[in-house]
Amino acid sequence: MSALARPSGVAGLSVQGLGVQVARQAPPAPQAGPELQVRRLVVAAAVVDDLGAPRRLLAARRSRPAALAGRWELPGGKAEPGESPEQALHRELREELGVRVQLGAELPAADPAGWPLAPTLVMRVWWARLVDGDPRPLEDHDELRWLGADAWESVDWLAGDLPVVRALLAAR
Ligand SMILES: Nc1nc2c([nH]c(=O)n2[C@H]2C[C@H](O)[C@@H](COP(=O)(O)OP(=O)(O)OP(=O)(O)O)O2)c(=O)[nH]1
Repeated sequence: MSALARPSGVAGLSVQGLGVQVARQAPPAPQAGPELQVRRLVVAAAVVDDLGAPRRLLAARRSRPAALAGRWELPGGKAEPGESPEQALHRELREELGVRVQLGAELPAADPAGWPLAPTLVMRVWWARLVDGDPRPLEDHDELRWLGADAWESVDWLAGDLPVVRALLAAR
């Protein structure tokens, strides 16, 4: 393969429409180690019946992608550029469940950046309670379930959620 046809990296960059091609003389892209990886922020809510004395926790079963379908998670999603984490969480809960919530305290993680989910994903979690609407699985989920006081660990949580759920149990 010629340098001009390289599929990725600065050396193969082709700017379609501008007739610009940067090739051959460009240095290779640096290899990003884990410490250089940008982590995308996921925000999620531990929606409970009572912020002062939580008994029931709302769990959501993912319907997509296939690799995650059938596993349970806390409702939420990725923060978009320009949104604060809290704004992103309110938007995600409105879009995914059709509800408005009052946010409580954040569940502290060992890493201030949040709970690690994957090399490129980190999650911050807030306690929340419903203030408007009945939660419905409008996007990304095919079932919602209120877990009773003794049942917070009773569903097949995504792997990254297990430490989060245990921390919620310890903190409630
Ligand atoms: N919302 C949420 N996502 C979680 C949890 N645990 C966990 O591993 N994840 C993963 C699943 C996904 O890979 C990622 C969240 O992405 P998402 O698909 O919910 O985000 P999104 O609604 O913004 O959707 P998109 O823009 O990617 O289409 O984080 C969790 O408890 N809640």
